[in-house]
Amino acid sequence: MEKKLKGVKIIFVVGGPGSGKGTQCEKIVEKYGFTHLSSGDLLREEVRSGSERGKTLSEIMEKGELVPLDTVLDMLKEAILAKAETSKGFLIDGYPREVAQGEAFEKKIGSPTLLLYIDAGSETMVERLLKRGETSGRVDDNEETIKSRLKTYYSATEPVIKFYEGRGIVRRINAEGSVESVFEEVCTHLDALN
Ligand SMILES: Nc1ncnc2c1ncn2[C@@H]1O[C@H](COP(=O)(O)OP(=O)(O)O)[C@@H](O)[C@H]1O
Ligand SMILES: Nc1ncnc2c1ncn2[C@H]1C[C@H](O)[C@@H](COP(=O)(O)OP(=O)(O)O)O1
Ligand SMILES: [Mg+2]
Repeated sequence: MEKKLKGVKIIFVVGGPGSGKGTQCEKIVEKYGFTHLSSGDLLREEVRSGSERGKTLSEIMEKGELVPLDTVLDMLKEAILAKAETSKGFLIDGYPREVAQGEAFEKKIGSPTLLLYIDAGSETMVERLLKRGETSGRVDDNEETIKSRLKTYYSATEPVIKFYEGRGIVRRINAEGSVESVFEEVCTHLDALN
């Protein structure tokens, strides 16, 4: 795996629910041509397939909790392998959501080049998620699940940022502004990569 990914950038995109990870990733793909892999999207695909495993995953997501580490890692690994030889870089959106996921990823896949920390306050995130919930059809975009997702974020995911800060790869983005202004900040960090 490490050989296959030589010279390929791995960018973790971490932030709370509704902070704008997916939105920024779409814009990054457009401008930089990276491959976007969202752990949430991969899980929702499995749910849509109607498999038994999908049903179990959906129940966990509806509670705002994290699905088992191995499930997400296997899905990501498969998706990365499929594009390893043609991709310039991978945006790993929504992963790691706990320190153990970061450690497992590095052991089985490789080390991140950069971590984009998409940082918005909880009020902003709740507001955006409730608005998204009007049309998203997602089982987790409702008031009760949002509360639980925020709790999960602050307890399990925020420590991930601390974990990588020591390595000097964390770039904090103020995600309170408009999509365009947030993207400008993202670009300064991505431009500095080359
Ligand atoms: N900078 C922003 N300002 C206002 N709304 C935003 C911004 N970024 C994202 N949104 C909206 O907030 C919601 C959550 O964004 P999304 O990219 O899905 O976040 P995440 O993937 O982090 O949950 C979406 O409805 C999106 O259109
Ligand atoms: N890396 C991961 N580990 C465990 N569970 C994950 C996961 N990524 C996603 N999930 C599960 C739990 C999340 O509450 C749910 C939705 O994830 P998501 O689509 O990344 O949310 P969002 O983009 O709104 O932050 O899926
Ligand atoms: Mg998302």
